[in-house]
Amino acid sequence: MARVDVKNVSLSFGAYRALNDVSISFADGGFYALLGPSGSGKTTLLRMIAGFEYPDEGSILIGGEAVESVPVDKRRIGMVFQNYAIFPNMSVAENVAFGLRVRGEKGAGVEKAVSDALDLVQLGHLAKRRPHQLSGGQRQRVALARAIVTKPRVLLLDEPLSALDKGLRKDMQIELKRIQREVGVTTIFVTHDQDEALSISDRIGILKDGAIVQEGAPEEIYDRPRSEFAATFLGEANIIEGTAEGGRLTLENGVSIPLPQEAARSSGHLRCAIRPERVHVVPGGLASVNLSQAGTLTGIVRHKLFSGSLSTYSIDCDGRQFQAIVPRTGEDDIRMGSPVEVTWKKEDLIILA
Ligand SMILES: Nc1ncnc2c1ncn2[C@@H]1O[C@H](COP(=O)(O)OP(=O)(O)OP(=O)(O)O)[C@@H](O)[C@H]1O
Repeated sequence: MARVDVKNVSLSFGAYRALNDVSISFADGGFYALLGPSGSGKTTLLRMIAGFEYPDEGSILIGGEAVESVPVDKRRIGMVFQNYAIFPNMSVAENVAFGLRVRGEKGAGVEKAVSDALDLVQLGHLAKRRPHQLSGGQRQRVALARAIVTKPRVLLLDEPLSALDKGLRKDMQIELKRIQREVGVTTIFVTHDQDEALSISDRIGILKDGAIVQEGAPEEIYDRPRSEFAATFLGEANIIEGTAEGGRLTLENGVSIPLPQEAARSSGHLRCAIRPERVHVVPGGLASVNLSQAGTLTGIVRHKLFSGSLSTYSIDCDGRQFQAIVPRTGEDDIRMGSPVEVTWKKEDLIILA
């Protein structure tokens, strides 16, 4: 196991800058998700850590040592990709043993390592099967067992679950997390699925246009996104903007709302976000809120999206669509086309860069 440090790394393909001065550290034993839209550079960063790409500038350190001159097969890295590439003509056990045999290992040691790895992914009973006799989830477990049997220092996973259907994918997320905990290997997981990143990882790095825009624990990024991009890429957000002065924000329509303590001294133009689940909807506009402690806008209910235990309302506040998530128990008096007030605690306003 080892930590990985990416230091000021840039890489261009021709005139296209795929990675732009990326710095991020992956702590020893941590489970990291790299999240970002298509083309943001996630796979390129992973391939660079693996040794398939070389930085034009900057360096990669594994276990504190620069690895520029270390080839792929000497970096002691395990990899699992979306198309898992397990060998169809070999049994499950032979597939898992492959990496050890390539290294010239033989005998009882190999058998023991293979059987331990298969037990870990709960496939011990299918050791003799061929890949075509396995489900997608089982094949993905074989790929995982094959990656960890060599006791890598770092495990790189590139969208390993994206070929699985939704139910199986959820099960495998839980499995993957369990396996990672048991093995304790530093793991870097590439995904473009926000929910997957939130539920699976200890920390998330968000990439946009080849740069890390924010890095932190899932709760930290969700509760304190620093930019509109991070706020809207990881979850839903209502964005409002206005002019700050004296601890309040005046919106374009003249409405004034209180700023949270951290922004009490801000002045000038500010952009802010509010999570829809932090917004309360008060039918009829009869909110008895303390206007120095809560933000309030008036609006008309336009749409409702019912999703079982919750409904998402879209409320038109002077032409601005505000989203509010309301639990089933609190929505009896919210009617389509009727006036409402939307309110939130001032601390729930997130200040964006
Ligand atoms: N070998 C290459 N030659 C030229 N351009 C490349 C090469 N590899 C990647 N790119 C470009 O670099 C950018 C980043 O690609 P990358 O695969 O890292 O993105 P990604 O975030 O993993 O996207 P996705 O989620 O679609 O897999 C893309 O615009 C891609 O077209």
